[in-house]
Amino acid sequence: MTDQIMIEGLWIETVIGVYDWERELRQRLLLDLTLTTDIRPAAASDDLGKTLDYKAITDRIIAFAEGSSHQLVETLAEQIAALVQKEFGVTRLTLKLSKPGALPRAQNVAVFIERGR
Ligand SMILES: Nc1nc2c(c(=O)[nH]1)N=C([C@H](O)[C@@H](O)CO)CN2
Repeated sequence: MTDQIMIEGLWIETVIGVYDWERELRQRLLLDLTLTTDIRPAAASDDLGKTLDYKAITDRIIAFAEGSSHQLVETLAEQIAALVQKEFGVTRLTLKLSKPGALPRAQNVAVFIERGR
C-alpha cells in the first residue's frame, strides 16, 4: 500500500526543552506527518467515514501536544506517533518534529521517525 495522507507544517506551541528557561515558556514546534492508508474506499464512496479524518487527527494532536511538557523532542515525537496509531488505527506512519528555535546558528533541528509495518 503506497497511498498516503499528509499533514505538513502543523504548528504546535508547548513547553519543551531541557534547560530551566525552557520550562517557563511555550515554544513553537512544527509537525509533518505521513499516514499510509488505502484511500480507495473513500474515493469510491465520497464518504469521510471510510478514510482517516485529517481534521480529527490534527485536533487530537494539538490537544495532546499543547497539554504536554516534555524535555526532549524525541519523547514528544514518539508519543504523538503512538497516539495516532492507537486512537486512529494507523498501521504505518512517518513523523518529523521540528524545533526551529533550538539552535541560534541553524535554521532548524528535527527528529524523524517511521513506525509500523
Ligand atoms: N537530541 C536532542 N538534543 C537536544 C534536545 C532534544 O530535545 N533532543 N534539546 C535540547 C534543548 O532543549 C535545546 O532545544 C535548547 O536550545 C538540547 N539538545
